[in-house]
Amino acid sequence: MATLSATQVLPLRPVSSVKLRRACFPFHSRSPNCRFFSSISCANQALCSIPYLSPSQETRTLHDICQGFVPEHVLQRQARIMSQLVEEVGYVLPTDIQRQALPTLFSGRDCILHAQTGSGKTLAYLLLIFSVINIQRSAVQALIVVPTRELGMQVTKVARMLAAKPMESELEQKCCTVMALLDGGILRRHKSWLKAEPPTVVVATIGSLCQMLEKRIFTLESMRVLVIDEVDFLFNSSKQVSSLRKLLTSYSTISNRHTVFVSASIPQHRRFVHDCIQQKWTKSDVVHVHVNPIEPMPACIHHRFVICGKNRRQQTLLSLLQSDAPVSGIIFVSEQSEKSKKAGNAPSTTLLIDFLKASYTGGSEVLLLEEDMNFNLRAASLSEVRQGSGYLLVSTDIAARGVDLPETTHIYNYDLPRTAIDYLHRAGRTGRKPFSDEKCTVTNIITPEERFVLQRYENELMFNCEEIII
Ligand SMILES: Nc1ncnc2c1ncn2[C@@H]1O[C@H](COP(=O)(O)OP(=O)(O)OP(=O)(O)O)[C@@H](O)[C@H]1O
Repeated sequence: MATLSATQVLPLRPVSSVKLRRACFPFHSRSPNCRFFSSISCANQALCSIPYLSPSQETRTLHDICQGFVPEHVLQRQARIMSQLVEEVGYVLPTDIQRQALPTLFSGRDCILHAQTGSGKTLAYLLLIFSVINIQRSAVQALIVVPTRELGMQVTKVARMLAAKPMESELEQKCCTVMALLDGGILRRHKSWLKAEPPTVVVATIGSLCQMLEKRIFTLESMRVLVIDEVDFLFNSSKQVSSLRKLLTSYSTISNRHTVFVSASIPQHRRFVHDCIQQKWTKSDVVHVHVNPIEPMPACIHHRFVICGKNRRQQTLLSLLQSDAPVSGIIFVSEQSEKSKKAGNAPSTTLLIDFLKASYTGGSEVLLLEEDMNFNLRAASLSEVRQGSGYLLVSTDIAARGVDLPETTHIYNYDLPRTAIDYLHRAGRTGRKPFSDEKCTVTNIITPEERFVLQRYENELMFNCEEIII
């Protein structure tokens, strides 16, 4: 496949120094006129430009962009999946990241996909995978690494929907197989299956994957696409970073694979691009596709805060729930500290669930999701959430990354997140319908002392939080 330069991917306009500064330092300046600008940076040319999109590019469908790259039956299936979300049957519009990134991905360049939460990054990299794999070959050809079992199950489900057997007339054709190798659920039959008939696509958490690779249950010799989802989280995780580095440099090499890094947050992204090249995690012509750099969070989210004393938080939350009456919402609570565990205290999640079950009379079912639950209970909670007609999910940050519950309209930060990046991902569990104008809210319950922390997040992420009095 021909290699295109970033300037060929999209026609570019010269950038003024102000725009250049905004695109490079997205957290420091803001102009409402720049909402829809994106940047494509080509690392080795130190290029950072604002693409000009002609009207004809704006109206291209996903089918138009993918035709000739992705098999027709996958495109039809994708159209049918998406048509459940957008009413139009058959032709679906791409989201900004899909429109910007797919031509670059199909050109064969390594890519860093950097776009808001809920912007459709998953479909972008899955379409790349389906454009590259050869289903006649029995080998692992694509690997998607995710940080949690929950996200892994979600990605596997979408990949399987796209990969499902082609139309009846083509039933005799082999179909693409997708295997999930996720912490907490690898069975003996997974190992035999991997040895006997390797799947085409593997979705894995890094711990389980490296165990399999170390035991030589399978190899990555035939891998053509490597996707690292939530890449900043994985590089930041002391438990996962050394395995990730090993995967990138020892278990496979950049020349044989197409590498794609994905996240809604890549702090110091220019430094990260530099590291990718220096450390040989990607080829030197890696492209950074950064959509909407000056607005890191979806515009449909309304941010609010309410100040109360620490011992009034449960009552405050209850009053908020009674006045908002959310059909589907997530309440984020901090993980219990080791010190509190040792002291034998009950976790805040349990205390809050008990309180809500006793006092909240809204129609939605109250469910719990946290690290300390066993994997089956975690899966059961999420599947109840997905099947039910409304939910109130009390969760730790385990649900903050990647989890896609598009019906969620309300987020409550019962405890303030530890960093601005955590705020961005928690808030991003709402506003996940790319073409919808539905207003969603994030409400922070804070103490007077925490007001300045929230103010810092507002500055870093460039949003305004409105005070409400209840
Ligand atoms: N072209 C499209 N048209 C309509 N809906 C879409 C389109 N692409 C993706 N979606 C839907 O948008 C939602 C969010 O997509 P996805 O989970 O890929 O977001 P993301 O960018 O990976 O977010 P995060 O950074 O939070 O992981 C999903 O419900 C998905 O089905």
